[in-house]
Amino acid sequence: MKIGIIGGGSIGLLFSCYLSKYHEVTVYCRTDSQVEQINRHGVNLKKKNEQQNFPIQASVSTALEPADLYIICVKQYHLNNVIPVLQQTDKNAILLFLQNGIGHLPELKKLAHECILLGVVEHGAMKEGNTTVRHTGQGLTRISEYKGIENNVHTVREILSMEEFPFVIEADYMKMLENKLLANAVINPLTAILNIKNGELLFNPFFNQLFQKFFQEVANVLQIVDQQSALQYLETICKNTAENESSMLRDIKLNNRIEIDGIITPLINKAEEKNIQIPLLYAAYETLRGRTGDR
Ligand SMILES: NC(=O)C1=CN([C@@H]2O[C@H](COP(=O)(O)OP(=O)(O)OC[C@H]3O[C@@H](n4cnc5c(N)ncnc54)[C@H](OP(=O)(O)O)[C@@H]3O)[C@@H](O)[C@H]2O)C=CC1
Ligand SMILES: CC(C)(CO)C(=O)C(=O)O
Repeated sequence: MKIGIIGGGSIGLLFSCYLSKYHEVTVYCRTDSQVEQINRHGVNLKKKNEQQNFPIQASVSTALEPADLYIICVKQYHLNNVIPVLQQTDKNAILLFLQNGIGHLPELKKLAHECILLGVVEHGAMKEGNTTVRHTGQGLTRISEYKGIENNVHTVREILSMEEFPFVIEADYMKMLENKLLANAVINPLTAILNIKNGELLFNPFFNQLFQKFFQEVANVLQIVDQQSALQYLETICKNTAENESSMLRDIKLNNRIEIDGIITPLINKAEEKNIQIPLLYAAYETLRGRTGDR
């Protein structure tokens, strides 16, 4: 399959390496310097103590070569620059969006493509320079059909999935996104504000109280019916990633823009629509905005 990967960040480089084992992959980057470095040195994939080099082709994202599938691996707030370029591509090409949160959904209406898929990434990845990515957590990628011809999602899964990099299908894209959103909306802002690793939300009794109250608000907004299972699911994530820093805490430390508008803003909008009280979510939003401004 001919695959275009948009974004040479942590997820874009991770997907480029694994998928280039069986497919013709081009990674589309924002800068000429990253394109030049990847074309010259390939991409290094680090996992535990192993390292493998993949000779991947790179190009700038201002014009995309024809492909069967484009996987969009930029952050939600980068999409305003990427959508116009995607609009120029063949409408028969399949698009797969991998952003966290639900802030990207309104953007999809601007695309006339016949098949649009959404994905949730449960791997951990960290870019270590323009040509190196570390696979920090082995997981899987869930994909679901947002718009399209029946069975396209099955075909994509069959073609992409491999033992060491699995893809699974979810029937309901909104449920899939909301499950991940629940985790990101509770764990990310709390760990970012408190400056703690994910595990502290369980192990510190005071932070755990806050975690439970925060969970309650977010679960109410998302109208989660089985809240006990949902809370257990979040506790399992905190346990499994106890030693990790959430992506929001990492972004704050690196002075990067945070994904607040894809994760917290849509929940605030939903709560206001439904008249649900969310004092903790407002406090988190204002604290994070106050700390990071518009970046
Ligand atoms: N990293 C992880 O472990 C996980 C990430 N995710 C989600 O995946 C998405 C991507 O995250 P991640 O890879 O970590 O983010 P990164 O910040 O590492 O990567 C984003 C990349 O997009 C590039 N980019 C921005 N604008 C453009 C453009 N116009 N054309 C081409 N490339 C562009 C950036 O380039 P430049 O650096 O030059 O600005 C950067 O390399 C996010 O929504 C995140 O929440 C989900 C699960 C896990
Ligand atoms: C699940 C979680 C919260 C793990 O850190 C994550 O996806 C993130 O940090 O963005």
